[in-house]
Amino acid sequence: MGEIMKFYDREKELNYLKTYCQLEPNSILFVYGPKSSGKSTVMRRVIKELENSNIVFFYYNLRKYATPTRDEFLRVFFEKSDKKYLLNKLELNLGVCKFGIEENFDFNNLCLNDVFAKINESINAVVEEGKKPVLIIDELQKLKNIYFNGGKSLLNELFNLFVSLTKMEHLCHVICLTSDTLFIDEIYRNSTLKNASEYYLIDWLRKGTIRNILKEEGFSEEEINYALDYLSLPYEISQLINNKKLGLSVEQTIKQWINVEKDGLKYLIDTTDLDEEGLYNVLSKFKDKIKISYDKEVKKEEMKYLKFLIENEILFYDVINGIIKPTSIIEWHAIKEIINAMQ
Ligand SMILES: Nc1ncnc2c1ncn2[C@@H]1O[C@H](COP(=O)(O)OP(=O)(O)OP(=O)(O)O)[C@@H](O)[C@H]1O
Repeated sequence: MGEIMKFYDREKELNYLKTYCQLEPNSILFVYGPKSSGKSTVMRRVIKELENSNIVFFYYNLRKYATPTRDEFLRVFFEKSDKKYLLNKLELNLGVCKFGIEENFDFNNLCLNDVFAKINESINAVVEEGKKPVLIIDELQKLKNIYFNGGKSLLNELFNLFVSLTKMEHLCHVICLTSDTLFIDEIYRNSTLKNASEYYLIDWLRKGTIRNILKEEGFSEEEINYALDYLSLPYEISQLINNKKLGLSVEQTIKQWINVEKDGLKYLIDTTDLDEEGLYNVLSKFKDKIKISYDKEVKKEEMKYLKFLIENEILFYDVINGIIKPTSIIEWHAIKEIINAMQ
C-alpha cells in the first residue's frame, strides 16, 4: 500500500535519519512525534533509500499486535534458521532482516540471557561481513508488559542491551519509534538511558511544505490559504485531495473533520470520571494559543487532566522541548469550539 501512495516532502527528516544510520553508533535514538505525524512512513522511506548501501536493517513493527505476549515477541523477533540472520517475511517489500535462531532452540525454555546472546550473535555476524547493522523497533512501548523468568522486565533488560550495543560497543544503531509520549517521558527519566539516548521529533508538516503540495495538486490560492490554517498531518492532505475529487469543498471537508474531533472530545469528557471543570480549565489554556509550556503553565493539580488528554491523544506532550499542544491543528480548532460553546 505505502509504495503506491505519494510521499510528501520530508527532506529534512530523511536526511537526518539517513545520515544518522551511517554515523558510528553512539546512543539509542528515540523517534517520537504527534499521532500520525508520519514517523513510520519516514523510517520506511529511509530503509528504502538505503537499500543498496552496506546497511543491514533489522526492522520490527509491533503496530500490528495489540499487546504482544512473551511468545509473540519471540516469534516476531526470531526465526528458526541455520543462518544468523535472514529476510523478515513479514516485511517483504522492505527487504529487512530478522534474527536467526537454531532449529532445535526451545522457545518455551528461553531465558533472557539466551535471547540477548542470540541478538548479539546476529549483530556480530553482520559486522563480521563488513556490513553495518541497524536495529529499528516501531511502537517499542508495546513490549512494556512482557516479563521473563525471575520477573525480569523485557523492556528494561533490552535497554541495557541497547546501551551496550550503541554507547559501549558502537556495534549497531538502535532506533525506536513511538507515538506514546508518556512513554517517552518515562524513558527520559530512566536512569539506564541517561546520557545514552537521543531524541528526534517528527512533527507536523511545515506550512511551506503543505502550500507546495496543494499548489502542485491544483488547489486555488484561495483554497490553499484557507486550508493552511487547519492542516498539519500528511494524511489530511491525501484526504483533502480525494474529497476534492469527490466534489467536497475544502471548507466542507475541514468543517467535517473539526466536528468529528469535537464530537470525540465531548464524548470523552462526558464519559470520564474526571471532573468536567478541571478538564475545561486545562483545555482553556489553548484558547488563544496552540502550545503551552509545561514548566511555566502547568500546575501540579492539573497534571491528571493533562495526562488523561495526552493518553487519549487529544494533546501531544513533547517532553524534550517542554511543550504541550493539541495532536493536530484540527484538534486545536475542535478544542477551541468546545471551550467557546461553554461560555
Ligand atoms: N510524507 C508522507 N507522505 C504521504 N503520506 C504520508 C506521509 N507521512 C505519513 N503519511 C500517511 O499518514 C498516515 C500516518 O502515517 P504514519 O503511520 O507513518 O504515522 P506515525 O507517526 O508512524 O503514526 P502513529 O502515530 O500511529 O505511530 C499514513 O496513512 C501514511 O501513509
